[in-house]
Amino acid sequence: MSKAVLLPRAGGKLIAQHSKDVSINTEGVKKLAAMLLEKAKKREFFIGSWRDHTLNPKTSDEKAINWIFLCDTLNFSFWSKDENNKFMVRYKGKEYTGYWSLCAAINRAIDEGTPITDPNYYSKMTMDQLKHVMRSDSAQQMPLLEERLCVVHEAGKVLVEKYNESFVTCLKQANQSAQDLLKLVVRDFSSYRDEVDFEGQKVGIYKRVQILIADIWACCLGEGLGNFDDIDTITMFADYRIPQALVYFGVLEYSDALWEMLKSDATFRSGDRLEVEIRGCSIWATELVNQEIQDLMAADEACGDITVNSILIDHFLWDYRREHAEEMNSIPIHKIRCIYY
Ligand SMILES: Nc1nc2c(c(CN[C@H]3C=C[C@H](O)[C@@H]3O)cn2[C@@H]2O[C@H](COP(=O)(O)O)[C@@H](O)[C@H]2O)c(=O)[nH]1
Repeated sequence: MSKAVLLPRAGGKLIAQHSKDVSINTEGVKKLAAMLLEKAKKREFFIGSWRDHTLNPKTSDEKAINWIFLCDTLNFSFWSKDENNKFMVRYKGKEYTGYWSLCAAINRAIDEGTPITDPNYYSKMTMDQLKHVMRSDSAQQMPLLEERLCVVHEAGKVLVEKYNESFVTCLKQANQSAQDLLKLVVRDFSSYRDEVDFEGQKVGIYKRVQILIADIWACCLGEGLGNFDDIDTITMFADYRIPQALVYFGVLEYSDALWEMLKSDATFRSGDRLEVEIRGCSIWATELVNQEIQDLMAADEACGDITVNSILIDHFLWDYRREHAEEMNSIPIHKIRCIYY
């Protein structure tokens, strides 16, 4: 009988309680929460911010849902060994790197008439076709192309054979439950099974499946296909950028040994204790920030109809990190090659 898997929130709490090289600073949590609440009051971050991004879909239809599913199936490992030589896609006159280079490559393929979001196409895609879609406008090509071909083959095959060629079928089966959708995706799409062992306990970090659900929710403005009764149970998405922001804001603190390892540009192995502590503490720290904001809002009637949850806090921190890359990049990321984030 397989051991029960702890979901991200409970798993993040367990990891934070036993973490040795990563700690959460309560003062930092309070300060960040106060700052975010002020920004939320000025609507500097809210569910609509997602659509503000040029490359994101602007509709809430089946086309948008299948675009998001393909994008989040491939949403991992964009970092380069050499920060000055990154995979880059030039699209409509603008240069995109990192996560946005993936979106630009997908949109470029759509403009060129490639049915890239059709699971009948990507379930049988050849490596040459993938290389053409992901062709770079810099000297660096997209990392992990072999792994990317495998994950789209699997995802496409499952959608065609089990879900009527559309992720909308999965959505409808989940019946507006984010947690049921999470379980369905982790059960049927193995590349989303982002699970770690921590002190004898299996923990689902589940970064890509949670960002998939959150992107659908945000794209649909929480309505129609994106209407989930339990969306607030989704945690932040444990990638390699939010830890940078949490350290920057004094919420996460690293041991000297971990700092040394990060500064030495070492490559971590997926499942390493240090990696798990960074990811798990990021989840729990964001939950604590969210809880602090909820407590502040409960005591402040001016907060009326403001919605804040871990998803919106994550999106704000991720966008903020990008807008302040210069300052933030003084905080090293943990480098891992894997298909989970
Ligand atoms: N925690 C978290 N991780 C996120 C995202 C996104 C894209 N979402 C944005 C799109 C619309 C919304 O407004 C979101 O702002 C990508 N990633 C991860 O980041 C890493 C790449 O980073 P960089 O090198 O800077 O491109 C990589 O692991 C990728 O998987 C997020 O939102 N949260």
